[in-house]
Amino acid sequence: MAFSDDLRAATATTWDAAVGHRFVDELWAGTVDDAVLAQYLAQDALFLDRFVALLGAAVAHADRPSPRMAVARQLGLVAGDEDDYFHRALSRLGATAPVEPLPATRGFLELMDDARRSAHYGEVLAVLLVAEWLYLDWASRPGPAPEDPLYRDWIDLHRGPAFAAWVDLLRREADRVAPEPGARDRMAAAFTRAVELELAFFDAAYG
Ligand SMILES: Cc1ncc(CO)c(N)n1
Repeated sequence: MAFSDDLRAATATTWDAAVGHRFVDELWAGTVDDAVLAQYLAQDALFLDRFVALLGAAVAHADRPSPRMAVARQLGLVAGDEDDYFHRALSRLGATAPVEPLPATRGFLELMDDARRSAHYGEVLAVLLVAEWLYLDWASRPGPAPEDPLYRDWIDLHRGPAFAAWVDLLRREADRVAPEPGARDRMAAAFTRAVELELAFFDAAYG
């Protein structure tokens, strides 16, 4: 089994609890309470800022030109289409005021700051991989998405062939660099922490 498969298998209980979370069920049903969705998206806007910085670290520390360009391309989408979604969604929900990070968000910001400052490509990849793969997983449920763009666009940002190819690239990169000396342990620790934080992040939307 590839290193990424091992990590996912080792975190399966928490991973599955996140992917099967009440928030995801309600997202697919188009029935998330507006206050819950506003809380989630306002916190995720804080997440997104540091996520862009983390993608920048992957651009800076990639050890080969081809993955560097692929990450840079994705960074452009996050800073473009995804950021646009946040502006639309938060203004529709009337949630444009600045917010303080909740504990799960703070945990994520710290994890991303640590990975970025480590300047260790493998550790950066491990956090990116969880954030994107776990989102691909919940967003790839079969069945129709709600028609309301508030829901549909958020789902569409995390599914489809292009997003799946991006996750695949992160997996291949993580598997490629894991055998480097000392990489496995720090990648496993970052991956495991990120999965825990994904679950806590969904919980936190319900206050
Ligand atoms: C908390 C969280 N994890 C992952 C993603 C997708 O990268 C996101 N937008 N927010």
